[in-house]
Amino acid sequence: MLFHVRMDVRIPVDFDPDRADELKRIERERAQDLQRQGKWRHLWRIAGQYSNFSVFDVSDVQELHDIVSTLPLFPFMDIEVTPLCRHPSSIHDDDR
Ligand SMILES: O=C(O)C[C@H]1C=CC(=O)O1
Repeated sequence: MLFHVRMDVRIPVDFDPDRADELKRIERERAQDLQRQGKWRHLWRIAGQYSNFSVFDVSDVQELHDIVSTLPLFPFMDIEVTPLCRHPSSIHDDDR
């Protein structure tokens, strides 16, 4: 199943900067590992914001929840999930 996910990262201004950098480093490793596994299919920065648009390819909504809720930056994210299904006019065979 494909899910469009918007993540808005909101780290408090008084949060320890070294700890924030460490969380971002671990988050990057996790995000890249999930991309290599094919589960995090797209990752786009929203221009001008500390936010991303992502597409996840997972077996069900429980797997999506398990992934996003264990991301290191999850405590600092607002997350919006939109389920996707195949568009009848799509020419891409992997849109499912
Ligand atoms: O930077 C972000 O958008 C938040 C998060 C998502 C992937 C990653 O490396 O960090």
